[in-house]
Amino acid sequence: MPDKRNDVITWDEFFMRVAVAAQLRSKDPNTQVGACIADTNHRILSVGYNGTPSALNDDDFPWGVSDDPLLDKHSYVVHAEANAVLNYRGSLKDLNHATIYVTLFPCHECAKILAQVGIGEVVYLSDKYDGTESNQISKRILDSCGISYRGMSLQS
Ligand SMILES: Nc1nc(=O)n([C@H]2C[C@H](O)[C@@H](COP(=O)(O)O)O2)cc1CO
Ligand SMILES: [Zn+2]
Repeated sequence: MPDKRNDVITWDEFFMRVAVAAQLRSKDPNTQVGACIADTNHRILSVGYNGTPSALNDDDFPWGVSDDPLLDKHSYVVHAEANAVLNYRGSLKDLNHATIYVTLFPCHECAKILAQVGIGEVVYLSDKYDGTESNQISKRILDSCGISYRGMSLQS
């Protein structure tokens, strides 16, 4: 009888790799973000990445930034975390206490959404906007709502 494999990837690695796979679908030329929501039984509930609403033709909208909100991509993109919540086909109460794995720390708008659906933990790869206004507000929201967050890195 062969010995079983013991050097398998952890659940954290597994779900974060799913988030990394999701971000490969993003059309954003500057920042691609992926998110994967997993429940406390290690089941994947939903996945999302940053992109325009699916009914909208993303060739007809800007992918650059501009002082004019009409010409700025941020006006049209749904964030990865929001898409992961919106893509979930089950009952929203299942998201209670779930963990979201996200390749970039959530902004304050997504923090509100995650809090409102009862997400219990945020695990992130990058926090490249650490210290910005949105990032500070996000951390304040997560802290006040008792949502824990921690960074992780992937092995190779
Ligand atoms: N946590 C996040 N999830 C996201 O899906 N996004 C999206 C919105 C934009 O499409 C892109 C950020 O573009 P930029 O400002 O770095 O050029 O990433 C941004 C953040 C940052 O908080
Ligand atoms: Zn966001």
